[in-house]
Amino acid sequence: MSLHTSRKLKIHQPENFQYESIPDSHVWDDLHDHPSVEPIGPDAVPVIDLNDPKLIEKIGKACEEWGVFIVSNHGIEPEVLDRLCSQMHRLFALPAEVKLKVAKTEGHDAGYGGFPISHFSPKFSWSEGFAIGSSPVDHAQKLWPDDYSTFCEVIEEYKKAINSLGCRLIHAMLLSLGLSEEELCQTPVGDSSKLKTVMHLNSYPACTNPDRVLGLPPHTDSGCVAIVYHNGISGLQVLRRKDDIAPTRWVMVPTATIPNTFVVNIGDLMHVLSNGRFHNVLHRVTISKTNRLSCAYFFGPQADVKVGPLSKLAGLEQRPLYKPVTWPGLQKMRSMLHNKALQAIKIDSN
Ligand SMILES: C=C1C[C@]23C[C@@]1(O)CC[C@H]2[C@@]12CCC[C@@](C)(C(=O)O1)[C@H]2[C@@H]3C(=O)O
Ligand SMILES: O=C(O)CCC(=O)C(=O)O
Ligand SMILES: [Fe+2]
Repeated sequence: MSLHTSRKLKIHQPENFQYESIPDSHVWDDLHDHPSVEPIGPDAVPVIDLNDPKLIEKIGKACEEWGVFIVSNHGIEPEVLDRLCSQMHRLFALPAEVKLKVAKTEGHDAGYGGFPISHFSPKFSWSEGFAIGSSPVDHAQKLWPDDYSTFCEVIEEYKKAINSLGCRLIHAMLLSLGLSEEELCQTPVGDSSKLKTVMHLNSYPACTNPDRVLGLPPHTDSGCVAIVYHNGISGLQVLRRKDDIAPTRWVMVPTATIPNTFVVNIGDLMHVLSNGRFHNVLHRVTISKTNRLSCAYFFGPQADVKVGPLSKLAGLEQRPLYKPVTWPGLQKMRSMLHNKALQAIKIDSN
């Protein structure tokens, strides 16, 4: 594969990861725009125990103040996660030419390669991705013609578990906004049978010079909620804006020290739905000297459903801040306007 082709697809050739010195194409100049800090004291990322009697209140506070939290006591069996992790190892360990058999093609979300945000990046990310849409079967058959069923079974098992966790979390978030059980079913994401989900597997290879590269550039997720499984290696950072405590800083999400947890991110559509109350967190992934694997599971409304501020939140006292938009509509706007997309659907205050 020529470098030109790989640049066009924004696929990061795995052999690059073997380099002793990092190619200029992967060196980021603005990595230290803000200091990176540890998650302690007022910068401690909230940890939410799903069995907490004050769950609703705590989830609401975390979504408003942080837009990210760690969820513990989620009820998903560790074996399910171990099986997912070993299939991710198996996938990313395949030779480049095999993975390229399932490379993403124009207009299709699923497959191996880069991700939409990489088209805005001046540099390559130190990562590989694999997106799974409604079914992994077609791609798995191409990757492992003689044994594709194990991969598919593990993915389906994980999807079932994570879908149910996602529904519990979205439910709690909507209740925290003051909706009744009946009202939340009427929202674009309150009915679990009407959600669209996408699973994105990420591999961040170890790097000899991790301070010069980035696994994923700063971004917000476009959907409502993303639940991130990780293999216990740190790397994810969230931006905290200047406040009374400190200047703007990147806070490391403590994935290494709190085992058996998921990270939950609030995305753009949840920010819109909550009429700006929930914070769509800006985050990035840094690299270390250890391989990191993660699986981000994105929840949003079905493609044709428009999301606007909940009428209960955008009433007489608080005007609606955004015009309604569909998930693909917002993704299209992001592909043109990058991080100015939400600005484009903002309702003018004049
Ligand atoms: C549903 C999706 C969310 C995502 C685009 C995608 O179709 C699959 C990849 C996802 C991802 C992962 C890395 C960051 C991100 C912004 C990107 O470019 O690709 C997200 C996308 C998103 O949130 O829109
Ligand atoms: O790898 C991670 O921890 C986060 C991944 C992420 O932000 C994404 O896939 O959108
Ligand atoms: Fe993300």
